[in-house]
Amino acid sequence: MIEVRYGAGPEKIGQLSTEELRSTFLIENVFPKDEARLVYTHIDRMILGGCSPVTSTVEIGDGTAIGTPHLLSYREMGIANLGGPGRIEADDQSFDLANRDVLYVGRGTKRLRMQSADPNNPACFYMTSVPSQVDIPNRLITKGQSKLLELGEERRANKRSLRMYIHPQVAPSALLLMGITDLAHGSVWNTMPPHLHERRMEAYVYFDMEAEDRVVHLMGRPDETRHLMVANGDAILSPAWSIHMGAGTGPYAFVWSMTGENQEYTDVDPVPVSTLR
Ligand SMILES: O=C(O)C(=O)C[C@H](O)C(=O)CO
Ligand SMILES: [Zn+2]
Repeated sequence: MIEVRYGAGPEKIGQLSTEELRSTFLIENVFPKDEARLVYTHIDRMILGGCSPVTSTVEIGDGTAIGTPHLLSYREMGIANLGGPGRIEADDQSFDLANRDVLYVGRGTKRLRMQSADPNNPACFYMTSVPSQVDIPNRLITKGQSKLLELGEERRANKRSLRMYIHPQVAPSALLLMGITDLAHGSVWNTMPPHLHERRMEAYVYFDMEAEDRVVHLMGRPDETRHLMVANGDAILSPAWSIHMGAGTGPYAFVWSMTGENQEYTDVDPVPVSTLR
């Protein structure tokens, strides 16, 4: 089973009700217990999803829903562990992932089996996958191996640590980029200043939030913004025409994934906050 989201163009944004906006751009509860949830978006054909294997092993790999022998027959995937220690078996290879480790899974992998080391502290696997036409070996990228960027300012409440995992300078891929951003204690704003990247789409999943907190995620064209109220474990889809930024009512972190024409992280057009409407 795979859900399909068709996305919407920028001209639609002013006409969507809250529920329509949410069902188009928000994916709630990405981490079901003991089963995988996968969503296929026609925004650059990214597949994203997750699972929290608590008492049983979760297996994915069948490609029936997308018309290929296996899910990754013509795709690559990044899997971030956002929970306790876990193991991923990719065909005959086995990888142990600690919290905030990421596994790159190359095209052609037939079967992925995901499990937790301890049901009392389950792993939480977040996956994003995009089409690929090259064979790149599977590879574990630990938090320590990621490329760290310290961003923002405490006085602007947007201090944060951005870690690049699937990125040309860290671990190569065909067209997937993936990283994790952690907000500093007391900071609330992510992705400041906001930006657009005409040549790439992006997806965020917010995690490490308390149940009662929300991230007020801002999206839309800079001259016509909308907001999505986002809970722990919810993902948002950001088409190339949309800004993506947010502020939390409590601590949070997020995984960002991108695909499109290039892997140039700096190929962005910053949008001055003062111009947002
Ligand atoms: O806090 C940030 O800034 C981000 O994490 C930004 C994302 O990485 C992004 O939007 C990349 O285009
Ligand atoms: Zn971005």
